[in-house]
Amino acid sequence: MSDVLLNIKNLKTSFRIKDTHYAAVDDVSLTVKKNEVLAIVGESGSGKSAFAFSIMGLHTRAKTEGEINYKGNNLVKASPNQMKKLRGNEMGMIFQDALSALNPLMVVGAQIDEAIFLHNPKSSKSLRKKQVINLLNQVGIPRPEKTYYQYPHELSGGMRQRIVIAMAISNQPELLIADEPTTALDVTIQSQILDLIKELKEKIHAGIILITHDLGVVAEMADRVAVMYAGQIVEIADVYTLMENPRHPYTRSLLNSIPTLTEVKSDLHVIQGVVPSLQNLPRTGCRFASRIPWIDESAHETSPELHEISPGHFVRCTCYKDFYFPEQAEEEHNYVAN
Ligand SMILES: Nc1ncnc2c1ncn2[C@@H]1O[C@H](COP(=O)(O)OP(=O)(O)OP(=O)(O)O)[C@@H](O)[C@H]1O
Repeated sequence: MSDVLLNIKNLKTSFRIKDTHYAAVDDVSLTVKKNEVLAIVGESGSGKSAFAFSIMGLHTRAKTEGEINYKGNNLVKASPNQMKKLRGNEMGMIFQDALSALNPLMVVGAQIDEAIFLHNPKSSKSLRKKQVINLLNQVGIPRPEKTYYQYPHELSGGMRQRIVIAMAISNQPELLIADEPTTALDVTIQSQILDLIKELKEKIHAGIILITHDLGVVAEMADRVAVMYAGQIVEIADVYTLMENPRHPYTRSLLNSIPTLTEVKSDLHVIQGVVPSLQNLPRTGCRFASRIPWIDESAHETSPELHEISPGHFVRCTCYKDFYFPEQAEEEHNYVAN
């Protein structure tokens, strides 16, 4: 039996702005295996959440094309009802913004209870209560019996995030998408939550998509990493290869902007410019080209593709061959200064 849980092919998600559709996710193809953590990294606005929402069928006004193959079904074609059955059951999502993911008018215990009941309508109330308390314990809530009866506004941001996580894992999903799950949490709670996600992977062999800005979390958690820029995957590899031998200039710049304790750098590298807005995304050529203006145009492909440069290591656009670091970072610095 194949260990591929999710097989995404040429996924494109577009938002309509005025009369035009703009793709926030453009031609994304990747797989997620059982028992693996695939991290998705990239700057704000690169399309990570739009990608996650497409998998969960949560976009209400976007056009989604391509294939999201899950257990023999293409979820792009699934009905809202089919998606509703999968969501919260086989597929869980931890949202970035805990407050908006919770109902302000319901005590949190009842919200987790509802998530269990929705997919297990025959379960008894007393059993569900035990399950909720157990989940609250698992996510590190100190007095679960009391917290059960509290409203979201009575809890701190970190506590609310843990409630959202408890809801997402309440039915032991086979696929879990965690969109910046620990951003609002302090480091001790962060490591508890990450351990919990790891446990889910190990115990039920869940496939996990972990969206994060934190490359330290990536190094600790991920089996493979996909780097997203301007709606596209620009590099994908196993975590070791990606960290040790990044090839796309964007990945290299991202990694080079992390401070280290062992290396003294006078200046941290900053990637000049920002991810272009949806309406201003270049639709042809290498999308990163405008941020590395010292690389000659001829080094970029007209229609950049993902090239497998070693087994399992894919890089978009052949411009990586002309990118040398850090010498060119200096050139970049001079270029900007002039
Ligand atoms: N509902 C929407 N309508 C129009 N544009 C949208 C919508 N949702 C997202 N976008 C645009 O799509 C692009 C990708 O946004 P997305 O939220 O997926 O980025 P992200 O990488 O998840 O960023 P962050 O790390 O800040 O969450 C951005 O340009 C954003 O403005």
